[in-house]
Amino acid sequence: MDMDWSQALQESLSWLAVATVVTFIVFAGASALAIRWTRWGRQFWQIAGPYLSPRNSWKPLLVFAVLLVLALFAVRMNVLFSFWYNGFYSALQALDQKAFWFLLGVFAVLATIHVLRALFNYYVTQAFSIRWRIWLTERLTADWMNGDAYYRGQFLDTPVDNPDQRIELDVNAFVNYSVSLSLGAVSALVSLVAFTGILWGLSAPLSVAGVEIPRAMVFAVYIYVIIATWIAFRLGRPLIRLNFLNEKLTANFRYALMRLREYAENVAFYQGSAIERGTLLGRFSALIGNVWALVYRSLKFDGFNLAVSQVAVVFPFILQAPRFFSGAIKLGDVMQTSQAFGQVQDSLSFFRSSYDTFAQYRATLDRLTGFLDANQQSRELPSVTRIAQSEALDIVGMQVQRPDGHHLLQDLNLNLRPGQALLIKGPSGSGKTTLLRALAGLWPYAEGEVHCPAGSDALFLAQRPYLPLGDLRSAIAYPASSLPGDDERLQQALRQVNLAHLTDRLDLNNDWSRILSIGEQQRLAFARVLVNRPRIVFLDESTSAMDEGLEHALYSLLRREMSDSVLVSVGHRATLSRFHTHRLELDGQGAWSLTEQAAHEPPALS
Ligand SMILES: Nc1ncnc2c1ncn2[C@@H]1O[C@H](COP(=O)(O)OP(=O)(O)OP(=O)(O)O)[C@@H](O)[C@H]1O
Repeated sequence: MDMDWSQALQESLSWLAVATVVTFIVFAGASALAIRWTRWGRQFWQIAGPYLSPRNSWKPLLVFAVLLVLALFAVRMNVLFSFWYNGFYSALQALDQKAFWFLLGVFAVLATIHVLRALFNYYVTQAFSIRWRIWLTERLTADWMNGDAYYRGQFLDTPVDNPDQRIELDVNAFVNYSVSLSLGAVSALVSLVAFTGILWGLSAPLSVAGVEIPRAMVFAVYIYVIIATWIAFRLGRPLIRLNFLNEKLTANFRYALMRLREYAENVAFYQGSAIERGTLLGRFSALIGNVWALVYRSLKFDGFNLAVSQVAVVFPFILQAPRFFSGAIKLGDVMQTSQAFGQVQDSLSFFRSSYDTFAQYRATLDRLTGFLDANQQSRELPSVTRIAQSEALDIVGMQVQRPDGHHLLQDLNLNLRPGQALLIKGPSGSGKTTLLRALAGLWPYAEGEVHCPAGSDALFLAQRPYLPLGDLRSAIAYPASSLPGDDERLQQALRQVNLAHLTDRLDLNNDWSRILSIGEQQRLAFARVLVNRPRIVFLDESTSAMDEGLEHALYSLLRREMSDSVLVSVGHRATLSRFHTHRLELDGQGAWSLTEQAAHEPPALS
């Protein structure tokens, strides 16, 4: 088959126009059917719908349409190259110098367009993927934060595992798989049609056992590729499981390494390095065992694939040889047959090799939709009714239970005016921390009404001190963000809590929770209270790592500096009583008793 190169541009444009219209219609139809009728289609739309929907913006869809046209353009370029090969080899065979030089000129044009197309395609694909990834990461992160889902998710019947992996790895994988699978399928199908057409034109009937088979070449290719694909599929199938195991075993090994880093000090004190080394190497050898299994399986799989592609090099030549030597076709036709054969084989192989990619894609979809669903369910978990008021704390008819239904606290009613302070006491496990969780609206096994200041007017200091990543300045101001002009205030607060030695290290970026002792971290939390000046503050054993003198000094400071705020503390020490006007005793079985006492605020010692 020859090509009239002077018509190539015009023909290619009209080919592209027709292919674009057909592809858009078929693609849109297939997508709509998949979204309507398949589980993975629905999951895809749940994750990506808000981004791709024109109601959000037309831009993502338009850019994707450009990507589709670019994929068609690439197929058309391959078709043009295949005709170029035909003409070029025929010119060589005919010793036609004029045609030879003309075709080299054509090649220069084709090659330039090809390079520019490839670069442009790379850029647009990346830009599309990056924007999508940003959008999705922002959406998942916001969804995870919304309604405290990141905390309350633990109370679901089946909490999601590894949200970090879902937000980081799965988002990236989802975007890359979505783009490569959809565009890959489109180019494979269009290529298949285009090159089957070319083979059809080059094909002649073949007589097998006296029966004449028309267009035998085309059927031969399909039969060859389908059989080879089927065998490769059988051989390659175990690779899916082995690859999955590989990821899991790698993650296990990495987690053990990370954990050792996290608990380095404990392990070092226990002199536990021998046990830790055993664990690490045990996990590593499981990983290596699987790597060897992968190697042996790949030897079989790749061996077969290599053999098939070597046969595929000569197979089309063998089929066309009789016609070439009889003079029915030219060298160029033989070369084009070989090229078209390769393209058809590649296109069909796409569907085989995508089988395991698609399995991974579905697993990614499961993990992402599972994450979104879990966040939604976490938000729907019950909690106490929290009603914001500017000062004072009123608790009405509060019930708190354990997840197993055991009553920790029944029908609690309590009112605290500004300046009053409540000390919650009770045996370990009686539900003191859980009561604070319920007051904060975090605990789902609680009912009742809590009227109290909200937002930045309320501050909860949890039992375990928390310092965010970053510099000391942000750690003190947390959860407010610190402004450079705040230095004097932050330093003053540090001095007040006996941390004067930190005043010149505000800008130091360090892992502060590792450097500061627990007692120092607890003092820093007090500085945080002084800086944030909430209307109500909840302290859960916030002085447990301090000696009594320091505890006394800090409580005095708090009561003096924030005499209008409401204070709610949990603590075991009897010495705490003097800083509180009310005392709530829990017995852990539901009963409670409230006593009012005269607060006597002793003068500060320090
Ligand atoms: N997420 C949870 N799932 C199941 N049970 C929980 C959960 N959190 C707390 N509990 C249980 O609820 C009970 C109350 O725990 P809580 O931490 O409130 O006790 P506490 O009075 O603060 O104890 P301590 O004085 O030792 O700090 C305990 O029996 C605890 O095991």
